[in-house]
Amino acid sequence: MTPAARVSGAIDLLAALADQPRRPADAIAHDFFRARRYIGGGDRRAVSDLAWGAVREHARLVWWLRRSGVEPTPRLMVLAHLVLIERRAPGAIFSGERYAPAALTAAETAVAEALRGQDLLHPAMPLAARLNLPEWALPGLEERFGDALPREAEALSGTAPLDLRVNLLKGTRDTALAALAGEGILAEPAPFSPWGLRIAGRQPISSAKAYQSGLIEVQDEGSQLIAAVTGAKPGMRVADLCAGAGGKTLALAMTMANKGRITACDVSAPRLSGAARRFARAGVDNAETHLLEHGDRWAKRRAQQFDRVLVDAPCTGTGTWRRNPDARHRMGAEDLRELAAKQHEILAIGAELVKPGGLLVYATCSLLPEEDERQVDNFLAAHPAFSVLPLASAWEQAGLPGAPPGEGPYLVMTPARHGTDGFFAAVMRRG
Ligand SMILES: C[S@@+](CC[C@H](N)C(=O)[O-])C[C@H]1O[C@@H](n2cnc3c(N)ncnc32)[C@H](O)[C@@H]1O
Repeated sequence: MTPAARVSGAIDLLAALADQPRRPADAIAHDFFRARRYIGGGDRRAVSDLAWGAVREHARLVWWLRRSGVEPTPRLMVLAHLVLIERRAPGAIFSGERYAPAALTAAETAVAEALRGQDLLHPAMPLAARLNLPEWALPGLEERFGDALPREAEALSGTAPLDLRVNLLKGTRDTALAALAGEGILAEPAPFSPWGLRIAGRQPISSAKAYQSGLIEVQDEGSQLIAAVTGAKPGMRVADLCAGAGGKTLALAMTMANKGRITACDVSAPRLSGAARRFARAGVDNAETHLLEHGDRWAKRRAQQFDRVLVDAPCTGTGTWRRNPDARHRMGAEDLRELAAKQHEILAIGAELVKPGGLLVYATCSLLPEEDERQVDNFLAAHPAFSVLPLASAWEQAGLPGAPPGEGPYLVMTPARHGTDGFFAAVMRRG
């Protein structure tokens, strides 16, 4: 593809995202490229990089376009990205020639002129756009980070490393490192997770033998630590109530050395089917799946039967913006309200399942206190049988090495402080 054709591709990809505003961008991109198999690997990366660049800088580019008197469209977003960020002259790209985007109109040329030579950050930009954050999440993130917000916002706008979890059911961290090195993939131990590896840059991990054999799983280190502090041990009865495609179930099965029983529940049948396939690849044979349906009595019939219950709740995903930059603008204040209500409900169901002396772990991949500490406060106020097991104690009781990341009562992982996605987890014990 010519450079101009790549720009055309990026405009088309952004238009596909705009047509399906509630759908995750990676799923849309997957379909987009599948329908255009003629776009080869290098071109695909170039098209994606340009489109994701515009998605990542959404708030700032929109501010600039509106200041120039136009409403953002996919074409204008790409134009603004090229001029403001890549500092390219758009005239030669928007040429109207074969495969290139249509020639700039007079109004678009005026916008490009207005943006030319400008710094991306402007003194008149409001805080949300300056920090590249959506307005709806700003109050919560200010509350979470205070003075550290600019640093964390910058980290949330960055790219994420590739984190792997070594599957101790299949080998050790050293055997995994050696297996990866044998295929030219250089990894290093992750700082906190005893089973974590980190890889900088892009690596074709899914074709690696270590991955195909189930020796490694792709999992952010923060996510690994949520499973770790759950402290699931061999022989226990464990419920993973929002198991999705089973990322944390797999890690729980590993800390249980495949002994005892885990039930992985979810309301999504396709996700649970994905989980079952992953169990097989990872050599996990102590996990079953259960699809939660409307009016399901599964939880009622198992009151107080579980040693560990993990509620990895559906959330706004503010902690995952490095990997899902589109989620900033796909979610809004109304989603936050709805999800907070749902989290409250699921947590109450999870609580019923916990045995006396057992642990309930509430986790999100959001950094908003409304989905995190405030959920825990509300829960504890309504469930006096439960109390917080502080992170340091949960860490020690789970037999994890070294000190936990942070001194507060909860596990709070952030991109700037820990190099992970943003995660929250509270461990609570039923007395
Ligand atoms: C954060 S994701 C789980 C990720 C998963 N635990 C992992 O580690 O890969 C949240 C999950 O909650 C599920 N969910 C939504 N509403 C639910 C409900 N009422 N009960 C149980 N699960 C629910 C969603 O389908 C989604 O898979």
